[in-house]
Amino acid sequence: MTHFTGSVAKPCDFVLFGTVGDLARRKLIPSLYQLDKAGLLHSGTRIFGVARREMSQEEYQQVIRSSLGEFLKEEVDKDTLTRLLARCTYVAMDFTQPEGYEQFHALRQAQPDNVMVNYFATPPSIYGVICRCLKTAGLIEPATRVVLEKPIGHDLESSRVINDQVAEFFAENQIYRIDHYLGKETVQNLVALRFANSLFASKWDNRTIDHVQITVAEEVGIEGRWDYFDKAGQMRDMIQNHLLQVLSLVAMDPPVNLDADSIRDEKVKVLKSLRPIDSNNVFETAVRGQYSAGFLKGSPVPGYLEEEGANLDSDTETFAALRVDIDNWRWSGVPFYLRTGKRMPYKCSEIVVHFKNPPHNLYRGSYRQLPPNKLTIRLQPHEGVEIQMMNKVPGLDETQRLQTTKLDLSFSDTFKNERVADAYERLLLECMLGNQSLFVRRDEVEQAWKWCDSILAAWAGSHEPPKAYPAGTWGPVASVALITRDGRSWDE
Ligand SMILES: NC(=O)C1=CN([C@@H]2O[C@H](COP(=O)(O)OP(=O)(O)OC[C@H]3O[C@@H](n4cnc5c(N)ncnc54)[C@H](OP(=O)(O)O)[C@@H]3O)[C@@H](O)[C@H]2O)C=CC1
Ligand SMILES: O=C1O[C@H](COP(=O)(O)O)[C@@H](O)[C@H](O)[C@H]1O
Repeated sequence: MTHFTGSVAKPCDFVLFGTVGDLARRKLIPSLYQLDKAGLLHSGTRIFGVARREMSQEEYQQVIRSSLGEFLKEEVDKDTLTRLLARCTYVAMDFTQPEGYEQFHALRQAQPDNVMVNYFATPPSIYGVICRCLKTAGLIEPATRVVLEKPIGHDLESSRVINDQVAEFFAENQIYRIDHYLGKETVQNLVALRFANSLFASKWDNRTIDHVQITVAEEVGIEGRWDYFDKAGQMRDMIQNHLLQVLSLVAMDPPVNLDADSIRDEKVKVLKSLRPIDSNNVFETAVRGQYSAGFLKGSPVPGYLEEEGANLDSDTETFAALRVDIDNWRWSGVPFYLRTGKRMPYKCSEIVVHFKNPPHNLYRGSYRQLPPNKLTIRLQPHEGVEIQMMNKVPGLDETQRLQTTKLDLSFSDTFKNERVADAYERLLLECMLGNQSLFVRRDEVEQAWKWCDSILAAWAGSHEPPKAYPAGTWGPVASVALITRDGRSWDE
């Protein structure tokens, strides 16, 4: 067993709805394995894998083995696997039919005090019916939890419908809405970086910061997910959730403590302060793009409209860049530039905080303008924190020569003996522990939809198709214009 320093949750009955689906096989089963390996699952915790198809227990065990074989990034430890398999039971049922849920009464009788954590790795359209069936079967107690995968709806109205359906049976403190970016180590470190270092705490506003850039570049295309992605687009798939969550953590005021609601209260205030983008300002503040055929790392890749299952008329965006203004005291006059896209040159998620120049330039003989200090928070890959600063080059020269240098804190070098857990490991552990701080509250989801809906409506109303960019590039030229118009440029 590897060492652990975390808390072990009380015994749970973890019910994995959609246990043979892509998400379960790719992420959830490997994460449960890692938690078991780290000794973070209580010996009394049981896992019930649920899906529609008929399967024997042996066949289900084979699903678990093959998921680990395919998606675990290390060799499978035999003892952990034996322990994990012993916890797992497969239950076949149609989630939409109440009868199937009766099976849980007998299953739960053996350990009736286990907290039931229901993870919905299913289409969101059936979240409501699953909740209703759980209720009808008498399976909801005050401690019972539900974990909802994204996307919660495709706009404000549909997200309200889903949230209402779930709220009919579960109180907000029983609902855990996943945004896997919140489970990433580096995203959690943002809070530590900001609030455990006075160096940054006192410099985090419009007096010192010029602007902030948040880039989430993906190398992947849509990976056979045309049906899902074409209805979503990059705005719904990435900005409405991951990028706005990251932005909220960068921009929020200090929470009174680290409790779930204290943090979420501050995040939602940021979302409420976002200046609306609508038909009046969409052309200056938002650019959408769609990849055409191009090259990635030297190999040809198809365009979005040539992907498997593509509809040739699609004007779904695979890239979006936005200038976001936060209309509050702290951030007035500090734009946040967001950009995210599929089929960009390489995978890279980072936040770059650009500081203002000193009020007076003593080095104007050499520098008409001093290069700015920059704080780069590398979310993935090569996780770490970097500060760009000016230094004097050693030497006896008559005029002082300066050079931009970097203080680079690489997590892999600094925390050599620590394994970086996958985001889902952290999130599964937290929902078993009953800690909601890394989950998204209803008002956050809805506020984010409200803001995104306005942009989507403005794009739809403009009747302008997304701008093409060749796969393997940083997006359409218009996204460069978006920032150069303000006298700034994207960090490459
Ligand atoms: N895949 C991913 O990487 C990500 C997925 N998500 C979200 O996670 C959720 C699941 O996605 P994904 O795993 O890709 O989906 P899949 O379609 O691959 O899997 C869905 C699962 O749900 C089961 N299922 C669906 N309807 C029923 C039903 N009526 N009764 C019983 N079982 C049912 C299926 O079982 P069976 O095959 O037996 O019918 C299957 O196990 C979605 O909300 C998605 O948006 C979010 C982020 C990433
Ligand atoms: O939720 C999603 O996230 C992934 C990107 O996640 P990452 O952890 O690899 O950065 C994205 O590819 C997918 O389209 C989206 O649904």
